[in-house]
Amino acid sequence: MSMDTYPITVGRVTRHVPLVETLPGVRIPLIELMGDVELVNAAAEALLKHLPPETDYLLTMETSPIVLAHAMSEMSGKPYVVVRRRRRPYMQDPIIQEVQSLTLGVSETLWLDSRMAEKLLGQNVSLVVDVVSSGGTIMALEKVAIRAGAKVVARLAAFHQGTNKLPVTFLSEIPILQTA
Ligand SMILES: O=P(O)(O)OC[C@H]1O[C@H](OP(=O)(O)OP(=O)(O)O)[C@H](O)[C@@H]1O
Ligand SMILES: Nc1ncnc2[nH]cnc12
Repeated sequence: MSMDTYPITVGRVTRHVPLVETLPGVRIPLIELMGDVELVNAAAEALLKHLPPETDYLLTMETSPIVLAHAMSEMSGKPYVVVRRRRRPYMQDPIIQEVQSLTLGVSETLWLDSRMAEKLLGQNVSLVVDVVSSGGTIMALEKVAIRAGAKVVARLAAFHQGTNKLPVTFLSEIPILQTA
């Protein structure tokens, strides 16, 4: 293994992903699902084994996890909704939810158009993300689901890293490496 890559494995798919510095002295394996059909399909197949059958909707957010939720939707036949990370001009009365991502050191906002939120009202929703690190993003996603009137029945992530103790079902643990 090179000093600057880290091996990740999902099912029969292994990738040597770059180690990137997100904060001074902190490096993480960079999970990039977009553009990797084989890895996305392996993760989708494995996560679907944990999908509660009572799930009505998958709920994900921009950007990277969209491809995962799309693959899971195609394989399972369950529809999915995407929470946006930017306000779009056509949104009507959106749910606006602040998210603090400690890992990347930035705060962001999630937006869900009321036309999408209406689909989730009274539905059983499984959250789908690529990585849970600080947990800030998936917690904000859960708040969006609850504010839309949904019941969250599962929190599914391909990868987990860090010390958060959130009740998330994940496929693989990845490290946060201190280099300083
Ligand atoms: O648990 P947290 O500390 O909140 O970190 C996890 C989040 O970080 C990544 O998103 P990123 O900000 O890299 O955006 P992207 O999906 O647009 O690449 C990932 O897709 C999760 O959304
Ligand atoms: N390991 C990781 N790869 C991509 N985005 C992330 N956000 C938080 N941790 C991440």
